[in-house]
Amino acid sequence: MSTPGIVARGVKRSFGNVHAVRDVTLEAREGAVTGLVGPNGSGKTTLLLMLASLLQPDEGELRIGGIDPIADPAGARGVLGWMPDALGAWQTLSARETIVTTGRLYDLDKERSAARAAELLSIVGLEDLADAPARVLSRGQKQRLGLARALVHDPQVLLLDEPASGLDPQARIDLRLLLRRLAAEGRTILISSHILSELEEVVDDAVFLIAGETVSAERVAAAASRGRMWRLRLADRDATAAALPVAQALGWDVNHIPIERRDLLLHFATDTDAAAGIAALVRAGLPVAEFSAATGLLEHTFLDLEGGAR
Ligand SMILES: Nc1ncnc2c1ncn2[C@@H]1O[C@H](COP(=O)(O)OP(=O)(O)OP(=O)(O)O)[C@@H](O)[C@H]1O
Repeated sequence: MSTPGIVARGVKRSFGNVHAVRDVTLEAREGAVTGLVGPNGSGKTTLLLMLASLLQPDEGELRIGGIDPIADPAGARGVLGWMPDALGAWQTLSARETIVTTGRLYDLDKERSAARAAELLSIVGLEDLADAPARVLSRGQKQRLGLARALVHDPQVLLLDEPASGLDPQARIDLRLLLRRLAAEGRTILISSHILSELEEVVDDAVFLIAGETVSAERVAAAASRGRMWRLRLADRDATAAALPVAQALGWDVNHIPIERRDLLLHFATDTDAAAGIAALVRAGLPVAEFSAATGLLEHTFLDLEGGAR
């Protein structure tokens, strides 16, 4: 277990008879963003708290940048940045003071803390509110402050619990770019989110957590490769008029092609079948204006796994 990045093996944690984390084994690589995906109550926050050295596991082994957060919580906190899902802000401190104080808690000297606060306020776009008390910040602004706080000591490993929640579209794009940059610099990032379309665009790898257990790579691969819906729109007619010629070109029963608003929904068993399908439509002379997977791969895999777990 000397691998850098994040490692968990056979981790369990219960609260009385609630088995929040039943059996978690995962690795998150250095230089990559790993998504932690799971339904409400599946144990994501409990797992992140253990990784952040803030909660003891009942069983199992953890490593953060090679450090055991159970045996050496102070060492682990030195290398990790933790952003909780809701910022427990110091209400009367300003955003700047919050970052400076956090920096001081991480043993940065006064000048370094002040310089880091200025830099981070700019990175997260809070310069205009730098000297306002944290209690006046909106939810999204508090999220940004939480991110700045997590980054103050320039950690090698980042644990982010729902960082995009409450952020407006521009702030989400900024967050995505920032995470990609931090990963490109060699950091390890583990991020939980419910917004799968957001995760889809930022993660390199994904870990699925269902009912407190990580799902095996084989099950994930099987779920990912299961057939899915594709959205089709023709350039020259609406979905109702498109249904029959599309069914004919594919050799399908028109009654088995659902219509959703402007689009036809086509079910293909594999990506190869989908590719053959679009080739058949084009060969039939149909003007295909849009052909895209109706759900992203993460969302599709998640829904399939969750459906299987019920
Ligand atoms: N301190 C606690 N005491 C008792 N039960 C807890 C405690 N913390 C978490 N739980 C329970 O453990 C389970 C997992 O909770 P956790 O917050 O880890 O899930 P989550 O995946 O983060 O959920 P969400 O997506 O809704 O944030 C839930 O059933 C929750 O009620």
